[in-house]
Amino acid sequence: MVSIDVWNASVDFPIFDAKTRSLKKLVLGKVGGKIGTEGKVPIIEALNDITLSLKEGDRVGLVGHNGAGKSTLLRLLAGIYEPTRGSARIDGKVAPVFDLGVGMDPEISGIENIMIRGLFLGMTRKQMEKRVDDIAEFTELGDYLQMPLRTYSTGMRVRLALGIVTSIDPEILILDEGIGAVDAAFMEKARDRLSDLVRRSGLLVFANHSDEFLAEFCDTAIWMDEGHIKAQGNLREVVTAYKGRDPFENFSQETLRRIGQSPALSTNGGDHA
Ligand SMILES: Nc1ncnc2c1ncn2[C@@H]1O[C@H](COP(=O)(O)OP(=O)(O)OP(=O)(O)O)[C@@H](O)[C@H]1O
Repeated sequence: MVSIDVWNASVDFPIFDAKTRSLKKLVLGKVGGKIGTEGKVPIIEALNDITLSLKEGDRVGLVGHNGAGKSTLLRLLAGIYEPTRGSARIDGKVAPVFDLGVGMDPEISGIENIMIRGLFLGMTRKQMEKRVDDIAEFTELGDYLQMPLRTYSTGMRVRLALGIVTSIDPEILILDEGIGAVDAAFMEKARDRLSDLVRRSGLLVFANHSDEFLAEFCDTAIWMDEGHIKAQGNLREVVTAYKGRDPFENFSQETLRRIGQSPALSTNGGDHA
């Protein structure tokens, strides 16, 4: 069974090259983590006392302002960061997709990159060999797939990366913003593949600002604020609290039904933490 449990976890980043004196003078802005300056080395408290429990079938959207701790939380949930305090337990193989370009080698061909990136995302060589044709067709890159990646345009790289990422069978899928930042026309083509990917995933955590993406792929949400979980629960209620308005208000009845949201937002509150 796939699951992630986090108990009272904090993640600090010590900033060894910062000047404590000037940091002490710093007036904190609206965005960013908390900067502690008590010790000799200033520390950014990116996550503070996080406790959460995710299980198979969960589809969690992660929202919050810049610097609220979303990416740090995703890295903690992926096992990339160890908590500075507290603990985390991850049961299942994690496919972390933080940046579509990560794990790609510019010197090898598109086809070779398909294999390497697939292995990096937890697939076996055999599994990837079976999917190469399908990925190649989706990317529409044709003979370019035999050429080194460095000869590709940015858009071509994105096509390849998206083709690979959407071909895997993840137990735990951790998606950061980047996936939505592709050309709209191509995204339309990738949408079905992305939906299938999410359906195949045991557990999804997805940081995104797009209401459409959140609505399509998630049913619950976590709102991060200054390294804390400010709210957690029903997607629509948490996103409404975060944005100060109901972002799904103007979605058609049909869309709302499809994504499992009721046409009118209930006002009796969710299970906010
Ligand atoms: N490697 C790092 N070293 C130092 N500070 C960091 C590091 N990574 C993140 N931080 C700090 O931790 C806090 C949380 O950052 P994080 O990237 O998790 O936020 P975020 O919610 O993903 O932001 P955004 O929406 O802007 O991507 C910020 O104050 C940031 O400056």
